[in-house]
Amino acid sequence: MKLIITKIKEHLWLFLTAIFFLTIEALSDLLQPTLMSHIVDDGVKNQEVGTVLYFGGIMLIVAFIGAAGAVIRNNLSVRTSQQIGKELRSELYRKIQSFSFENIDRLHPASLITRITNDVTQIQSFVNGTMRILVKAPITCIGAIILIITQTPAQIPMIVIILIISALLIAGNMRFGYPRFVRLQRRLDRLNSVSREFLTSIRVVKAFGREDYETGRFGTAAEELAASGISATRVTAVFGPLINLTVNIGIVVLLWLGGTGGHQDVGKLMASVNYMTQVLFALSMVSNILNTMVRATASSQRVQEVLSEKPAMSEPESPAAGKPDGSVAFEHVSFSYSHSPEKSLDNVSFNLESGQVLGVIGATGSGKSTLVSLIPRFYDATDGRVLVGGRDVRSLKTSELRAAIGMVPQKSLLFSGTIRDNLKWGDPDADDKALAAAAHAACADAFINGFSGGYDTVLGQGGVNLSGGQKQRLSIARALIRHPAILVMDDSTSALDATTEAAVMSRIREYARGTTVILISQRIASVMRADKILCMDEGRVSGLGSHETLMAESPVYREIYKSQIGDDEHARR
Ligand SMILES: Nc1ncnc2c1ncn2[C@@H]1O[C@H](COP(=O)(O)OP(=O)(O)OP(=O)(O)O)[C@@H](O)[C@H]1O
Repeated sequence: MKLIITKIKEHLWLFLTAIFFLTIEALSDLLQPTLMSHIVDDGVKNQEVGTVLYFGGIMLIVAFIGAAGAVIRNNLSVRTSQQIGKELRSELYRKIQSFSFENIDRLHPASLITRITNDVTQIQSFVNGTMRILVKAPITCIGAIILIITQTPAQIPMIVIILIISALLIAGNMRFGYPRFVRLQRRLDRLNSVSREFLTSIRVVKAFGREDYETGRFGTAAEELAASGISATRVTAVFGPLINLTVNIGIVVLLWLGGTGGHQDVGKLMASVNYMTQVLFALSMVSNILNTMVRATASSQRVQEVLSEKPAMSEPESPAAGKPDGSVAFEHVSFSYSHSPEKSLDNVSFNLESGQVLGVIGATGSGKSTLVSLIPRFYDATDGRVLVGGRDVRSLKTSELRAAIGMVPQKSLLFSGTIRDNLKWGDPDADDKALAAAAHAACADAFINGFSGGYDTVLGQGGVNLSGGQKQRLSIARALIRHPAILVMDDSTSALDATTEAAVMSRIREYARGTTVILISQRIASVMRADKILCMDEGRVSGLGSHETLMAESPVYREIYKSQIGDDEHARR
């Protein structure tokens, strides 16, 4: 709630102006029954047409003023709630941009999407509802009750009873509704997460014929969401009509007391009934808006959780000056993912001079990707130090550190847009010549020029209209175009045949002379000619040195060699 109040405070003037017009609207609603009672009791009863016309005219004017107030208030409330929604979404987006991978792993991407979309929408509807109803309802309620009491004082005990019962019902509604709405939001997260996973892996799902399994998973998530929705709305469905029933009984009692008490002023009795109806509407509106408040409170907590999440990595207070060169060193580095007890890296040490090529090899899960993700500070080492350009990465400004690194991730991530747009992610200022040079170095120029649209060929989301090898080559070109001091290639030639891979590597050496290259590969042939080879085994370094040194000293490396190339090849070398 604190978040919503803060947001309303930021738009206090708009909010107060809306409330001013809302008050006009409420007062006009309140005046109508009294004016009507004058028409009946003073005009119709005494057969005075002039009085009927006089009060009828005033009723019309008041109705017009009320309608004008409602139109202006509606506009203001929609504007304010949309504005608040837009601001919250931008703040969330900015905050998420500042997160490290550790924050994102903790909060889960699917949940972050729900928070930016659904949770903010809940807050928006509450702000809109508050400006439309929550303030009007008490004005109408209190005003109508005062008018009933002054016009028919005998009704005071009954009104007190109705109010007490209604207040208890509203409190019950909140008490039982809140936890259910919180659960509902969580289930929505789950559904989003399942749909997202399915849609991003649809090819694998189809390839393995797992449609039924995925449909089952989605069905369970959808069923759980529906069950939560039913459980939450059941509370509203019970309490809402109970409040209506209470006030309706009040109206019946009022009519009964008026009828049996020999009420002389029919107009006043009609006005009292009208006011009771207004109280009924106001109370059911309050109970509705309180339901929205319950959902908005749960949502604002979830939004607040993101906004107050401390980025797991901090920027140095006085960052080291100057661009780092391409040297890289790991000093006794250990690392565990925050939600995992296992060490993914254990006491890793090596150093690499600027311009050297490091090949990294090891079994799947041995920590190769984790190792390179510490260089651009996607994560911080749990123990030990990672140095780039001779300086601890934590002492460098993250934007400068990352500007010095060209990452080619294991999974080629391309964006919807043209090939040119995608390459320009590497350097927004790159001209056509620079794009062509980088594409040539990545052996991507031939297939790009083969497309009728060339560099303006439009790619679908994730580059769906490209082959795996084409995507990898575009990812490489995108990293090369930055002219990075350090180029990290995380198994990013795995979809290329051996000849193309060799051509790519030789062109990269040509294009990126002086660049430090860290090349992760499952294929020993890809790393064999590197200046140094780091052989990883279960998070530890099992060998470091040239191919010959490792063949002599590292049993793990020798085993990989044997399994991929065989003994004879080695003998021939
Ligand atoms: N985001 C993560 N959260 C928790 N554990 C993780 C995460 N990413 C990787 N791990 C774990 O860290 C260890 C090392 O994984 P990593 O991806 O670095 O291995 P790898 O050698 O690159 O594997 P591959 O060759 O299959 O890509 C594995 O045990 C893995 O389960």
